[in-house]
Amino acid sequence: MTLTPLVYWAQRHEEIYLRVELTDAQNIAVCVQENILRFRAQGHGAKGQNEYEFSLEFFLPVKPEERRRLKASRHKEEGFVSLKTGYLFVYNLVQFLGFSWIFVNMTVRLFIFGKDSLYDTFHTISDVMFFCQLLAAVEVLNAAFGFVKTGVFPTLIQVSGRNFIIFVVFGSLEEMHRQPVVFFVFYLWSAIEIVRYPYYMLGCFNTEWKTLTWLRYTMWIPLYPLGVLAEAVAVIQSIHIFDETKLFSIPLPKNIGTSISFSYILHIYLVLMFLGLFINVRHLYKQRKRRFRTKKRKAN
Ligand SMILES: CCCCCCCCCCCCC[C@@H](O)CC(=O)SCCNC(=O)CCNC(=O)[C@H](O)C(C)(C)COP(=O)(O)OP(=O)(O)OC[C@H]1O[C@@H](n2cnc3c(N)ncnc32)[C@H](O)[C@@H]1OP(=O)(O)O
Repeated sequence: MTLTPLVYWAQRHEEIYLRVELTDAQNIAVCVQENILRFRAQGHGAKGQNEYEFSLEFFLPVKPEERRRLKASRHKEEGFVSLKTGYLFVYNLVQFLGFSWIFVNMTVRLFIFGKDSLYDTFHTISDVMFFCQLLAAVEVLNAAFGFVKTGVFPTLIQVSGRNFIIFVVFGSLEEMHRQPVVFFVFYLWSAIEIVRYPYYMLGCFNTEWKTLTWLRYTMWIPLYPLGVLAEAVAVIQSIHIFDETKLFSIPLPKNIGTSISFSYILHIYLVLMFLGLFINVRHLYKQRKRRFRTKKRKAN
């Protein structure tokens, strides 16, 4: 059965503007013959990911020079789409390899060294984790420039939250390096990422693997609260170390007092964390509903 996308029409004296309601449209074929415009493309429309087409008959034939202009702008757009897809694919692949290395390494070490492996996670894993999490800042830009269909704020919360933990709480305090909590935080982060990035990689080619999709939109349900809990434990454990070492404390003029401890910031951060958890869980819940609702409609 042929599916027709929603098409919006606007008109000036000699120009017609058509807006076709499809996202991530690929293999776009538009042609104008005399007074008939034909459109065909694959993309995400009212009936989910599908092939859509329509044709429109105009009152008079379209001028030949306008037909040529239409072709040129289409080629430019297709070039941009394939560049964007290539860039996203490589980005997701690098992250997938990084997080897989982390996850496999930690699992193997857990089997070989048992409980002892919990104490040296930071020394064995942190370099790769630093790299992956720094690189993840790119995801905020991807969202901001509209390269991916996601909100900037949930991504910003996710990336800045994790980077605060890894660079400030773990990175700056040697006393934290040998804490078992590092293991739990890194393991929970990497467990979701080895599913999320391959899901995006397939998405770059408009392909999906149902089990992977289900895992991507379900695993966060236990993992996200557990991840936030592990991060909160790490913050709480670091509070007395920041107090004792006075690291990052803000010096005050002598007549007021000595300094403001960084632990005050950590207390505020703990509150922000649960606010961030609420915002992102709500976001992920909406994404899950949207994803499975579209699938159900498609199946009908
Ligand atoms: C302003 C300063 C604020 C400071 C706040 C401080 C508070 C900090 C609190 C932070 C708490 C963080 C805790 C956290 O660290 C704990 C854990 O992570 S525990 C482990 C479990 N975690 C998770 O499950 C979360 C994993 N992360 C995510 O899912 C994302 O980062 C998130 C932004 C939360 C949601 O992702 P997104 O909105 O992108 O959802 P979708 O996957 O559905 O994507 C939407 C569509 O966009 C396409 N997309 C997205 N990214 C890409 C990409 N890289 N390449 C290709 N395509 C991409 C995707 O395919 C979707 O399209 P479609 O619907 O067509 O499939």
